[in-house]
Amino acid sequence: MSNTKKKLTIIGAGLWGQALAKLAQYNDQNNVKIWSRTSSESLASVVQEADVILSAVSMKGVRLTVEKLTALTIPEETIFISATKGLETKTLLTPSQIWQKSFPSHPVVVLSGPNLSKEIQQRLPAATVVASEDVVAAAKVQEIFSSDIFRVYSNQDPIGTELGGTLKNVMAIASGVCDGLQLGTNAKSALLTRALPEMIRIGTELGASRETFFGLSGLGDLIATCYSPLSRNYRVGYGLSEGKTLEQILIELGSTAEGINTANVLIELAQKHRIAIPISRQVYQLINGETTPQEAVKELMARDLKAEFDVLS
Ligand SMILES: NC(=O)C1=CN([C@@H]2O[C@H](COP(=O)(O)OP(=O)(O)OC[C@H]3O[C@@H](n4cnc5c(N)ncnc54)[C@H](OP(=O)(O)O)[C@@H]3O)[C@@H](O)[C@H]2O)C=CC1
Ligand SMILES: O=C(CO)COP(=O)(O)O
Repeated sequence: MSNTKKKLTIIGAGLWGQALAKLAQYNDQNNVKIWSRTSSESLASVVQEADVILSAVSMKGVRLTVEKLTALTIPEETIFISATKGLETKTLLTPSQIWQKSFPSHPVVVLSGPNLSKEIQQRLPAATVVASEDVVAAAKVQEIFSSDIFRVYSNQDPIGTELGGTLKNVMAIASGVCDGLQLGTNAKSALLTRALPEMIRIGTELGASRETFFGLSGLGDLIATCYSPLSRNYRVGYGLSEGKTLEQILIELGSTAEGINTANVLIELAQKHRIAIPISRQVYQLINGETTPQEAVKELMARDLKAEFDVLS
């Protein structure tokens, strides 16, 4: 990359947008701007001249953000980065698919990995993945964020990278339930180990590469989120195991927990593609008041016996 500073604009000043801004600023080769809906500057003025535009808005804000930007003139060489972990209701699209469909001539890069924002804010070492079919764009983004506290890998499977981060949020809810009910280490290990093939079944059906799920954005993020009380999705599951209502939990959280919407969208997606999603289905039923944490565990334990590596279930 040239010696001139890269101009990066981050849209979304939530926990993740702020942490990413800090990482990009830590690498002093970048000029970083961060924009939120309450900013005094207009969106048009902050994206003007940006080399790279990163969206860190939650799933419910992606479509609106894309629409605002399509109304502006963004040069075709401007790179979009999507850092959202979610699925869109009704269209069942991933955030990067929304970006790419709306900006077909622009490079779109996914950034996803085991990156709990609080640890990033504390400048603890972490690693992530940037993924794009455009390898040159991915390499540019890799340079923008790489530093001695943040190691950035690249791959060419944006959908797999994105789905790892998205699907593990549902598993983190299940994991919070498992810990909250004090089911023990054997149960937790079984849950996480069975979670991965479930994620792979969904991912490969949607065009992702199986291998990607064994990397940082898949297994890596699954471990981080399912083991950390810093994860908001984990806290949702933990709260449900304590008998709290979802409403109560979300008020206490005061922040985004994408696994809830993702579980709702996944049910439709699994039905459409005929994919077995036993763990995600129990999470769906739990958050929609159709089962209890204890019943959900019973259901999972009572499933038909099968071969461990039966790819379909
Ligand atoms: N926090 C973390 O550790 C990580 C989070 N992520 C992902 O990043 C995304 C954002 O999470 P996070 O920052 O933590 O969430 P927060 O709850 O802290 O912030 C929510 C963000 O979403 C934006 N937003 C919410 N509703 C709308 C809307 N209707 N229109 C436009 N923008 C909206 C907000 O924009 P505004 O600033 O304008 O209010 C804000 O940037 C999620 O998909 C999450 O899964 C990924 C990796 C790590
Ligand atoms: O995606 C994350 C870490 O990689 C953040 O997880 P939560 O959204 O559950 O807090």
